[in-house]
Amino acid sequence: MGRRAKNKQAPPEPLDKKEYSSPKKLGKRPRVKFADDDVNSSDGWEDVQDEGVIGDLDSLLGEEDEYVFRVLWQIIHEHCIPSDMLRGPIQEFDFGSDAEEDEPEPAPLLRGRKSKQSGPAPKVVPTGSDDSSESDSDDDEEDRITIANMAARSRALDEKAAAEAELDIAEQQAAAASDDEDEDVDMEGDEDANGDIDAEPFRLPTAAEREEEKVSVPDVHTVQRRMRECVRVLGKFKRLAEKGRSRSEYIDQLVADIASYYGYNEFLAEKLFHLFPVPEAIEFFEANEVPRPVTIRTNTLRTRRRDLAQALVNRGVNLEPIGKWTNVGLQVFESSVPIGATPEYLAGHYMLQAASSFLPVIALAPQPNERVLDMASAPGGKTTHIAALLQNTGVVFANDANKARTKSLTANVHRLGCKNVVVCSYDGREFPKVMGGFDRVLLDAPCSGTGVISKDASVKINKSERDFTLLSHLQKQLILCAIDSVSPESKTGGYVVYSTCSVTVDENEAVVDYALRKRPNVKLVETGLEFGREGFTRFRGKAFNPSLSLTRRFYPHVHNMDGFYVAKFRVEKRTKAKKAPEDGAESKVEVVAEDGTVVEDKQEEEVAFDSDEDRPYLEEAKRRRMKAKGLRPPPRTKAPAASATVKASA
Ligand SMILES: C[S@@+](CC[C@H](N)C(=O)[O-])C[C@H]1O[C@@H](n2cnc3c(N)ncnc32)[C@H](O)[C@@H]1O
Repeated sequence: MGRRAKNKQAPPEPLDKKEYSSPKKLGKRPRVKFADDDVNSSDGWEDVQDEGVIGDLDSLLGEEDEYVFRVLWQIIHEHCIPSDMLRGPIQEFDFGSDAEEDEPEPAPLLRGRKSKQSGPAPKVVPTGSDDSSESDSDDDEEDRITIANMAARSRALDEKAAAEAELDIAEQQAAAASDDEDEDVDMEGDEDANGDIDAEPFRLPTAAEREEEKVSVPDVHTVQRRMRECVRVLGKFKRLAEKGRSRSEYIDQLVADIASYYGYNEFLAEKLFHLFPVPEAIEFFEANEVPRPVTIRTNTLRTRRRDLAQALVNRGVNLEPIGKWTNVGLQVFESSVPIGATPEYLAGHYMLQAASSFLPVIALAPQPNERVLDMASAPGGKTTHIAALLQNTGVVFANDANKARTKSLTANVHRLGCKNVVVCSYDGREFPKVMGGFDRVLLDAPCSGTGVISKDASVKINKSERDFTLLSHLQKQLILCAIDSVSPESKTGGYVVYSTCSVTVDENEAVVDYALRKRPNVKLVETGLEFGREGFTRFRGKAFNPSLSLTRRFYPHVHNMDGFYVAKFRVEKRTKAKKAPEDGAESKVEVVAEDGTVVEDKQEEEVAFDSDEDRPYLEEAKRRRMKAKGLRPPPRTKAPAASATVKASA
């Protein structure tokens, strides 16, 4: 156990490769240096061919610095949901941001990142103001990266990375061939040369022992060892399991230990655990303990990436382009100035933005002169990106239900010089009544934030089953409204992108699958993102539309990004033919999708939601809302209400 995510915003692997890295590669960070005179060369920045990885930044960071960085980073980055949001009226929900900034907040003085593993002895990357540069000067000459030599060095490093990746694959294959299913488990001396356990044999605690442990404080080493052992046994169950003990007993113990070791409630630990094969689940939980790389997005309305990079390098910031998949992203490794308060920041030359947040906008691919709706937009990381891609043409309606949050949205819109943005504050479920006919709609939905646990550890303990039910319900309502707000007749568009910074299936595939069932005039299309895991088409007994494989999942331990999900829909025309009602029969509307599929839709033009299963929760929420307003709520109903359909605008 004990892996870390690479902190280099790694170039993603193609889909057909195994997508999580081997343990020994985790935790590496590149060291980047720019000499001021070198930066004057403009080569290599606008269309980055490849990204230089120089040295190992791990070795450069002191523990204290890493801690300071982590704390500061958490201060400037909120995630999607404050803990109490599910308990208030829907319109008053404050889901927070998904790792984008609000106002220029206390800015981080970037020095390093926290890491649970010890690395090589710390070195210091010289910056303009850093005296320690002298001692390294000889090496520096050799290692010095200039804009001019960057392309060649990057190529060499790419080749090295490719060779390492091949080695990893070979190692994995060798491990598989030798039937060593436990390659991911570091036994740390528990095994002898034959691979047999030479320490005391592992025994799963009995039910009574587990109960006993619940009231005492479990010893961390015992828990650690037990996790390793459970993973090992689950990998070779027939051979290693104790007689009479079932697989689910080992899983229960492992989940309980994960919960106590990493500090999750058991419900969430179990929910997240089941997303992955057993050893990979540990990697996921481990990656949530490590901060993601600090990244910024160049605002192309104000500057070019190479000019921004040069300006920041001149201020003592060590950075490099993020990856081939974006030509606006920069990863910041170290800075002697607060990165959220530089003159360039204040002048709107960049947005402090998690790399994962670029993805939905890349998938949306807005075209100049289009009308775009950003349905849940505060604090505006994606809105301002959309505005930039539109090159300040067309119009972006930046909506957010939380009025207070539209202040930071407006501030960002102004700071970044977006002139094509209209800020508004409606409940997203009021669209398309408020306005429709958009060329594209982005629904970056309010979510549980299970993808951004490294930024907000409170998610580990404050999410319950009920929260996921309510969120999924809201997301399903919003997605139908997003779809209905798009004009299928758009000449250039006709797309909806749905995204969350959560990794749970309830908030992602289940929502998208629901939309496909409820709106036969939409279909999933390629996101255009060149990496990311395929969305689930089956999950724990549930089967989703096979086209869900077109959606994309992003994980901290695989992509060294926040956990994220992106789906892209194409909206087609709906043709309606009213059936003549038979005597006394209800009037029905036939919806005919372009491919000729006929579907009955009783709900006609209303955006409606089939909420049988959620009815008790909704009723409770309504009761609480009334109580909060000083009104007496109606008595609780026992039997299901006659009409369980909740109108979206209700
Ligand atoms: C994930 S955050 C959006 C982050 C934003 N897209 C960005 O890139 O900066 C989700 C947002 O949804 C908003 N929200 C919550 N419920 C909503 C609703 N019913 N309608 C519209 N917005 C809602 C929250 O206030 C929150 O700002």
